Amino acid sequence: MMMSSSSMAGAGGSSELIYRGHDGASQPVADESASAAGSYSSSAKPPHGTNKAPLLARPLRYVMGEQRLLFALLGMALASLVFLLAPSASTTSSTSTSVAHLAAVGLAARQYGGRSSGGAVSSRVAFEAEPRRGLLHPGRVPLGLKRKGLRVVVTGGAGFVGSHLVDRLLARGDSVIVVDNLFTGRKENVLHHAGNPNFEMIRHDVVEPILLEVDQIYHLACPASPVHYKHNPVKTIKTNVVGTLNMLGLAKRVGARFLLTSTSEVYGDPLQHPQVETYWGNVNPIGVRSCYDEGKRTAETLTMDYHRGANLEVRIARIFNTYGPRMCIDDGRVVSNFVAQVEGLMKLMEGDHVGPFNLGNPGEFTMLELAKVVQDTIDPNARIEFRPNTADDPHKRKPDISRAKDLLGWEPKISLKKGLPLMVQDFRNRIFGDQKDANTNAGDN
Ligand SMILES: O=c1ccn([C@@H]2O[C@H](COP(=O)(O)OP(=O)(O)O[C@H]3OC[C@@H](O)[C@H](O)[C@H]3O)[C@@H](O)[C@H]2O)c(=O)[nH]1
Repeated sequence: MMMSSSSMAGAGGSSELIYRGHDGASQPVADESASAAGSYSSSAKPPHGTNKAPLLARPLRYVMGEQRLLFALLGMALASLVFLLAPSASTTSSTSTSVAHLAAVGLAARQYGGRSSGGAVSSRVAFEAEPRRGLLHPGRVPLGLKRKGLRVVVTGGAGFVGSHLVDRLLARGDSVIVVDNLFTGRKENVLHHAGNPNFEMIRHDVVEPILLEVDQIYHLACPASPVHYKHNPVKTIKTNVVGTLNMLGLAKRVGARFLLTSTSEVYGDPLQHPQVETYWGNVNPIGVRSCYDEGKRTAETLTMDYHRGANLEVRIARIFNTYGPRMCIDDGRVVSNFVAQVEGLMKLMEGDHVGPFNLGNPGEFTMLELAKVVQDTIDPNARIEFRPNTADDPHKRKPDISRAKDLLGWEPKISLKKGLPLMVQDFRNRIFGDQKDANTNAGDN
């Protein structure tokens, strides 16, 4: 007996584990003799004052230890049970149920939260618990259950397309952080959300890294009009490459889904008409538009490499020319689509398909036809001038949107004749301060 207890004590910490696995009146004696030998696990040494009655104190502590373990196991089992039954539980749950539910979520956070640290993990896992309970698509919510708001970053969210997207995301209950350096974007485009606790705006250039704990990233930050992207071509391509790398890195780090707004410009001056997504394009790599065209092509490459190499959930949209309220007054792009694009972007983000998807209006018109619609809408006396095209400007482009129709259930709904007056009204508001607020049209499609 003495021999065996000494050899247990010699095993140090593991001896405690061996001891706890046993039941029997003889164990305290063995323990005591081990203690007398001074070789029992140091963590099992009694605290000050308890060594007066070692024969009673130690077994008592072990019994208490067993009890605590039992209580802990019971608590965990109870919490897990509540966690599993929570979706079917009554909505008028008592406080104790809520506490148990929180405990269960906290437990899940500890079990699955290996990626990062602290409270961020808990909240992230709390959100991720939803799909495990049957909500496979964050955007689709079973009848009767309130949709859980997502934390979404929109880079370029103070811009034309981005700000309409922000409107829609906030309207459906998401928390939105706009990251924008205000190069072409305007605070006024998102000012109506000031004071909304779900809205934040960070003046930040995406070429610098940023760390935010979010569920989705819509990456739009980039000057999109030739007048703007040709202004500083090196900065344009840097924004596309370094900026996209930074946002992909962020998505990877926090496990967010990433959506890139690419462009029809990746098709360059296309040799195939209309353009399907499988067409690789015809782009001049060294021209004055290359900073944007090649920049976006590289951004697509990076996005797909992160998808394949780092298992990142990604989406790619190729936006064709878009117009509407809040467009820069000096934008200068020849336009064909209203901001229905925003709905397409959201469908793409929430759906199961990576893309790329063409998002644009397949309705074709010549420049002369467009000029006449503008004349009819704005000023019948406006003079039409003919000038040579700018370098590398594509001769004609038309999206094939079959893929978006089939897989996203998306197509544009507003004709040029209907949509143009909406933009004209917005321009009038901004130039002449007309009363009618064009923001009310935001996101209509
Ligand atoms: O370096 C930059 C450049 C631009 N931006 C911001 O990005 C936003 C771009 O918005 P714009 O209004 O100029 O352009 P759009 O909204 O039309 O472009 C959008 O659709 C076409 C896509 O190719 C673009 O990536 C997308 O932003 C602006 O708010 C601008 O300030 C940055 O945050 N960082």
